[in-house]
Amino acid sequence: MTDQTARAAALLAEHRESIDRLDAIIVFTLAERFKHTQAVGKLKAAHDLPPSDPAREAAQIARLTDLATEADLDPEFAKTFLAFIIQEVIKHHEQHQS
Ligand SMILES: O=C(O)C(=O)C[C@]1(C(=O)O)C=C[C@@H](O)C=C1
Repeated sequence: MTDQTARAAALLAEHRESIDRLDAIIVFTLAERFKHTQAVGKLKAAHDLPPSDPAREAAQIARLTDLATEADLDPEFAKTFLAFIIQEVIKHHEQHQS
């Protein structure tokens, strides 16, 4: 192994360590978010509120688009990611209501 490939391997390992830590943050953050949305789902079911709230979602998308742009993250990706999460939340809300 040349010095250059050894240096590249060390850099790759460092990046992967950071990626693993960030993936853990994502998992814990999502788990925390779902704890709150489960509580929201129970509240909505108890008070006969609809599972989805399009006005709230529009506000979230607008906010996330600004945040993503500021963070140098593709806003379309941020929107798709939020939509994916909310779709799952709405499924949970519907289960609370059935
Ligand atoms: O805020 C709510 O009313 C929720 O039910 C939570 C949530 C979300 O996951 O952020 C999910 C569904 C709604 O359409 C809007 C937002």
